[in-house]
Amino acid sequence: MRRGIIRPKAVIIGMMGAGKTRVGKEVAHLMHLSFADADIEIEREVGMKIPAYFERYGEPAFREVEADLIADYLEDFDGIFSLGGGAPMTPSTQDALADYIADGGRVVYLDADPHEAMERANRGGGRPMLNGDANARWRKLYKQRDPVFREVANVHVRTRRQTPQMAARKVMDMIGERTVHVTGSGIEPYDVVIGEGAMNHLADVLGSKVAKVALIHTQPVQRHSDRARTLLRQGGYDVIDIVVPDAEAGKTVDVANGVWRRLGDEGFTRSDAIVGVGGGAATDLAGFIAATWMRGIRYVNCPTSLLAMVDASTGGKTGINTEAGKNLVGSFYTPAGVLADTKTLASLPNDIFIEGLGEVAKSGFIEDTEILRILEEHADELRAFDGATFLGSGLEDVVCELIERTVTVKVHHVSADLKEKGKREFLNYGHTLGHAIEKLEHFRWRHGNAVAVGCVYAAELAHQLGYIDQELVDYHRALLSSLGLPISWNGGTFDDVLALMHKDKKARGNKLRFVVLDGTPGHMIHLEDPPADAVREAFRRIQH
Ligand SMILES: NC(=O)c1ccc[n+]([C@@H]2O[C@H](COP(=O)([O-])OP(=O)(O)OC[C@H]3O[C@@H](n4cnc5c(N)ncnc54)[C@H](O)[C@@H]3O)[C@@H](O)[C@H]2O)c1
Ligand SMILES: Nc1ncnc2c1ncn2[C@@H]1O[C@H](COP(=O)(O)OP(=O)(O)O)[C@@H](O)[C@H]1O
Ligand SMILES: O=C(O)C1=C[C@@H](OP(=O)(O)O)[C@@H](O)[C@H](O)C1
Repeated sequence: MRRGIIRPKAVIIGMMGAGKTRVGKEVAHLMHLSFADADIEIEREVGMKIPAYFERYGEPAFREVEADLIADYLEDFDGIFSLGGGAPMTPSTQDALADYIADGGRVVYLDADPHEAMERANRGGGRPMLNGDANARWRKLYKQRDPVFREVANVHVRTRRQTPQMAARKVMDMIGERTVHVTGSGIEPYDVVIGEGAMNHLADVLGSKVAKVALIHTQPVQRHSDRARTLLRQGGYDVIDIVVPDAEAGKTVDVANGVWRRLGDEGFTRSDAIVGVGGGAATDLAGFIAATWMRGIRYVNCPTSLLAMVDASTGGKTGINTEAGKNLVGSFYTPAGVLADTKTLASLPNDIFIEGLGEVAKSGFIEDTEILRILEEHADELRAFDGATFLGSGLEDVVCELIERTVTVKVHHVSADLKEKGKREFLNYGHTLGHAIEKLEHFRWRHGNAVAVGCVYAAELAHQLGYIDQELVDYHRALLSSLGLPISWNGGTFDDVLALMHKDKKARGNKLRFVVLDGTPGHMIHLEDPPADAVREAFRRIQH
């Protein structure tokens, strides 16, 4: 927010009868904020009712008064601010709203069902723009205004058969969201939306050209895929339900084959889409199916685990496992959108939340040290994560901040290097040993836990070679263990580990390659072919 300016929490626009006033008041009540209705404030300023003002001075004069008042409120009001139906059609108001959005503001297009809005708009009369055949006028204005509202708003809330309270809660969820925009070479731009109710964006992201949607999900997230299915059907899509085996069991060619067969039976074409709901394994599979069906169809990820939200669902790595190992078959294929709906975390088990913190901490080490500070400050609450009490708690804001920051770190690397030729390899901090541990533990160890030990190993290796001091190595152990993450491992021999590290995708020929810190967190380097004794000694130091 620009200094010295007080901005509204949200501005509501929409057609007459959409509920801008009624729902706006409800949102303000729910959020303990003040409410202002531009029309009411204008009548107060000009000392007469709007129909009378229209009658006496005409619409152009009214729009001028309206634009001036809106410009003032956009810089000196901190509550929920509802505009009159025609206000966003005025160019100067469009400019003021764009400035407000650029300053972090939320312009909400309350897009009510036209029949419902028309019926409400006709209640009580007093709308000069509807003189004559009210419904015909309403439809004509809707045709003119809907495209402009979609352009002007940055939050699009559809309401249909919803009470003011239901509509208000949906608005509240969507104005509290965080969005990370993903773009870069080889990437069709998309957004990662983070917050309660992010799934509400499904229809927006899929668009109107999609007819059929294959909903790929796993049994443990049934309650969340049920919500996705309802939203898809409300959006008018024909939903094909595909339940796949949970976790790694779902990332196999046999499962993929079964899904391909189903898509064929259902007559899926390139204009149809995939929606993946679940942890990282489910979103990896869903992305792989989308990447391969007819050489690529649209897909949206709805991650439901912390690790999937902060890592797996974004960046375009899709894939399945083979006998030879994890993620060895796949494609770089980016989604049309990622909807990280934090409501889904309400059912996430504590141990699976904690393993996701492994990738969050990694992102703090490689780039964003504010992540490390937040983790330190909230370690006890994070370690005690309980989905049952998570939503609406103070921890939810902390977790949303961590998700946004961690996704941002990943996006910085993916945007610059989609196919992992250089910078993106820094996201693999801790993974060289981490993947070896997962393999030797027959994938009984969770990914984030293995990565945590791998980060300690990478720090020890960097210290052996003089890149970082002991204090930073100790900091790795202290932070990761405070989050409930493992910092040592004793499940295999050095020779077993060495053989697997030589198979890591960062290895080149017979030479090992690592990514390590150089000096302080946020400064990464590639470490090519380190001395064998340092590789061995660092391993010794992570064994408990
Ligand atoms: N594509 C990438 O860039 C990328 C990055 C990191 C990890 N991954 C992949 O992601 C996978 C790890 O992801 P993960 O840690 O989410 O594991 P996962 O998908 O196996 O999910 C872990 C468990 O938690 C359950 N679960 C997930 N969300 C839940 C919820 N909201 N409520 C209740 N249960 C829930 C799942 O059903 C599963 O049983 C691995 O296969 C890894 O290779 C991919
Ligand atoms: N979701 C809703 N459900 C039922 N009635 C509604 C809803 N939203 C608004 N209304 C009613 O419809 C009428 C018009 O609502 P209002 O908020 O004035 O619309 P707008 O400000 O968008 O023109 C009012 O009587 C209001 O109480
Ligand atoms: O998108 C990426 O670049 C990453 C993919 C995964 O690693 P792998 O590619 O080694 O599976 C993930 O664990 C890592 O955090 C970052």
